[in-house]
Amino acid sequence: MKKITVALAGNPNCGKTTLFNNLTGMRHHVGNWPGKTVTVERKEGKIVYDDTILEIVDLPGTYSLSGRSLEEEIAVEYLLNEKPDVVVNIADAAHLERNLYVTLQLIELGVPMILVLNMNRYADAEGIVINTNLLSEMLGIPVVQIEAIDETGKDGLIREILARPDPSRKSIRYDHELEEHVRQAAAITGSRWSAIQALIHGSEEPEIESVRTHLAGIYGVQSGEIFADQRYGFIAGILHESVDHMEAGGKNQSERIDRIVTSRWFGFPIFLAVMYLIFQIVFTVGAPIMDLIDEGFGLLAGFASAGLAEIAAPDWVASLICDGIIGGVGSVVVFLPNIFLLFMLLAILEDSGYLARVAVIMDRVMHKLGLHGKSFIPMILGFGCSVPAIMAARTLGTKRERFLTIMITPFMSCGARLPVYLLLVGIFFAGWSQGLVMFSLYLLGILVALICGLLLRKTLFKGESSAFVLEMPPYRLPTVKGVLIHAGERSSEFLRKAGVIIFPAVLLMWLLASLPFGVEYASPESLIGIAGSTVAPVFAPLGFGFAEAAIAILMGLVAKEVVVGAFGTLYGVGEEGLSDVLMNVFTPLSAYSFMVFILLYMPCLAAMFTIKQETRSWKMTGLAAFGMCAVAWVVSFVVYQGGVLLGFA
Ligand SMILES: Nc1nc2c(ncn2[C@@H]2O[C@H](COP(=O)(O)OP(=O)(O)OP(=O)(O)O)[C@@H](O)[C@H]2O)c(=O)[nH]1
Ligand SMILES: [Mg+2]
Repeated sequence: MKKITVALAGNPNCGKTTLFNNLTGMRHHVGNWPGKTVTVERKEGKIVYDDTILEIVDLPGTYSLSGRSLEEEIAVEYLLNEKPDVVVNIADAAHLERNLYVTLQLIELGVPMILVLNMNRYADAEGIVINTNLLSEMLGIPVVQIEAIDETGKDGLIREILARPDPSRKSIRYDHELEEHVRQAAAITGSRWSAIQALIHGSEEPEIESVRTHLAGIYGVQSGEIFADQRYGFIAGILHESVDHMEAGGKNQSERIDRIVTSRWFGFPIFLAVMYLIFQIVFTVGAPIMDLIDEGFGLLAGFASAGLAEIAAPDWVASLICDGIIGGVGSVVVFLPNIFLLFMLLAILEDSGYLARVAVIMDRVMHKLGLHGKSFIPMILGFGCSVPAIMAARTLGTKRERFLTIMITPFMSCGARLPVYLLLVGIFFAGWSQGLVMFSLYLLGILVALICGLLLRKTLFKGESSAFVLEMPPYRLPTVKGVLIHAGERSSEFLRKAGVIIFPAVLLMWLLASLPFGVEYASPESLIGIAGSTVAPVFAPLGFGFAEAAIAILMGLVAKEVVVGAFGTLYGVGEEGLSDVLMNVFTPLSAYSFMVFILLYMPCLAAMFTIKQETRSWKMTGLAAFGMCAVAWVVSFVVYQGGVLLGFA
């Protein structure tokens, strides 16, 4: 069988990963903000057509290929060293001027390529009419129009890929002077591309350096700017020929929305309202479905214990199945509907483009703290799961900003902590205050993150905060399919964790609660009882100095879902029974303090592992682990003791 390697390249946020997923059937991260695909590992997928294997590589998005950012280096290195058979250059049809810049550079690189116009519907809505034949002729490469989210144009694109296009024979016409020097440099470096790179970034060849000085003298600006100007001039010429721009109503709708949504006065309140709404929905809409599942597990437990009694199973088997497994795993799975809702709402935020606005809104506050609004995108993603959120910090250009963001992102309350709140808030708070209490926890997470960020900035990560471009992608209506896939993926990940992590953790706890032989289940004499009561005094000043809470916290180090599972297993009851038991050991104040601790202490092992991977530093990882536990203790202490002083106890 033949094999064709295909690289997807283009601007950030133009739909590369969407096309990648569409072609390969894989499910990589898609969302409406630039810079999602940034990983250093390559994203590859395969598909087979007739007798050909297409090996598709999703490259990080770049605005140019000549700069020196990490993404650009990855992309250029790949194109030059691995020499893919076909480069599929995706461009946002509604923003061709900016997108064609990379196209021109790919042409200069001399790669075999196809220009793929995506988001044509948005271009249509803005009255942009593109003459693709003319565009193709002027650029010297095939041009295909697609919609990456559905099947539109897909067959045509695959046909072009299978036909193996040649590199364009056209080249950008620089003006006389520049063209002459490019040729002169190319004779030294060996290719037009490397000549231009050398002229822009400098070189060790004295001859090229003298050309650079010469050019700077003639044009009065640095050579990078000369090339950029002339390329944009060339693009303007192409667009003038091949694109008609008619006036249409849809134009600038995003700008009109932004005038309110990101305005100085309304921006922040709108953001708060959106968040509040999300948690209210997660709570109220999820509740009835949650009860239903809980009843299901109740029935299951009843069924199981009746069945086990029937076959005269030994007591320990009955205890293992009912207390351990059904109690533990069941108490977590119950929260699946809420988790699904949360992920769905976060996906809508991300896909609509609102998330990118939040960064802009928060930038004002964060700048005052010496932080950057762009950090806020990973932080909000952290409401879903810390692992991808920590990785998303790669969009921060400098190491200092990146590390800083990584350190504070785990304070964002991830989806796995939600069950703890749902359980305790459901028991200790009533009516409208439930959403408010949850909301307060999420806000507290943000607040603590900002304060810690400020402290880190003043100590470990001293220095100027760097400037980033905060880009605002146009608003888009999220597709039902996209949102469901997003939420479905993450929910099934949650379920998978219930199997892979929570199940064994729960088994272990059950075992520790049953040993040594003959002790009463989970009694103070059992192994887990001993461990719990040893640690518990540490938490006494926070209001929850009893063994079960300590055990739940310890187990939560593995994964936060286990916290609720631990209560389920230790008390050996379903969610219903759990509320009666917990009512006796917590007060509303100590429950709140407990939630604060769960919110802030060290994230799960997977997140810690990711921190280690991303920072490549044990020092940072250790600091994160220890620092977060310390912060959690202090804040919970303040909350609890403050509450006691105010008479809430
Ligand atoms: N309506 C519509 N939306 C699209 C289309 N293609 C992509 N999108 C949306 O555009 C946004 C960006 O898509 P991605 O595939 O994540 O973009 P990307 O080029 O991989 O972005 P980076 O990895 O950040 O460089 C997402 O919200 C997609 O749902 C399309 O053909 N039509
Ligand atoms: Mg991508």
